[in-house]
Amino acid sequence: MNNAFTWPRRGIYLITPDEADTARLLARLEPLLALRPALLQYRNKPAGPALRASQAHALQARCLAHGVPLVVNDDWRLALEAGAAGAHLGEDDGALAEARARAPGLWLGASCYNQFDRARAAVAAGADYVAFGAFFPSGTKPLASRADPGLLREARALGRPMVAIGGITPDNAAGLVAAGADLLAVIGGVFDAPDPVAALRSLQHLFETPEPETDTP
Ligand SMILES: Cc1ncc(COP(=O)(O)OP(=O)(O)O)c(N)n1
Ligand SMILES: Cc1nc(C(=O)O)sc1CCOP(=O)(O)O
Ligand SMILES: [Mg+2]
Repeated sequence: MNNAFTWPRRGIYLITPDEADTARLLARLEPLLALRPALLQYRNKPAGPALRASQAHALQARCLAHGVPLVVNDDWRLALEAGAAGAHLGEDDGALAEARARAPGLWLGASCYNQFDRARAAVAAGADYVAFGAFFPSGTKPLASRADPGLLREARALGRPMVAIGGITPDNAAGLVAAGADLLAVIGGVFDAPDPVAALRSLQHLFETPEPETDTP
C-alpha cells in the first residue's frame, strides 16, 4: 500500500447512506467524522455522475479536515480525481487488476461476498483488503448473499486485512471481531440508529480490547 494515510488496521469502516442532499449528507457525517472512524466510504447508489463527483470532492475535504481516509465505492477513477485514499470494487465494478495497474497509489478493496476463492483471486490481482458479507440481514441490501463468520477464520490465511459487512449493529458485531474481522463496515447500524453518534461509539468500543488470536486452526 502506498498512500498519504497509514492503513488503519482495525476499527469501524463507516459507509455513507444514499443521500442526494449534499448539505444534509455533510451535516449527518460531521459528528461521526469527529469520532474518527478508521475509514469512510462514499457510497451513493442512485446518484448520477455529477452528484457523485461533487459529493466525493466535498467528502474528501471533510475527511482530510478530520484525518479520516476516504474510500470511493465502485469507481477508482473518481477516487483518483477526488484525491481519495482508496476505492472499493465489487463484481460489477470492473477488473481489480486494471485498477491496480492504473492507480498504484490507491488502497483497493474487493467485495468477496461469501466466496473464499474470490478473495484469493482478488489478493492475487492486487487487493489491499478483502470484504466478506452479508453476515446479518441487511436493510440496505436485502438480497445480499449471506456469509458465515467461519469464512473470516479461513481467510486469515490470505494475509490481507479483512472487512466484515452486512447488517452489523452494536448488538451483533462482537462475534465478527472475535472471528478475526479487522474492520466492520456499517451503514444502517449507525445511520438508522436513534443516536448515530452513540452507535458509532459502541462499535468503536469493540476494538478497544486486545486483538483475538489469529493463528488458531
Ligand atoms: C467494504 C465494502 N464491502 C462490500 C461492499 C459491496 O460492494 P458491491 O458488491 O460492489 O456492492 P455495492 O456496494 O456497490 O452496491 C462495499 N461497498 N463496501
Ligand atoms: C453494501 C453492502 N454490501 C454487502 C455485501 O455483503 O457485500 S452488504 C451491504 C449493505 C451494508 O449496509 P448495512 O450496514 O446497512 O447492512
Ligand atoms: Mg460496487
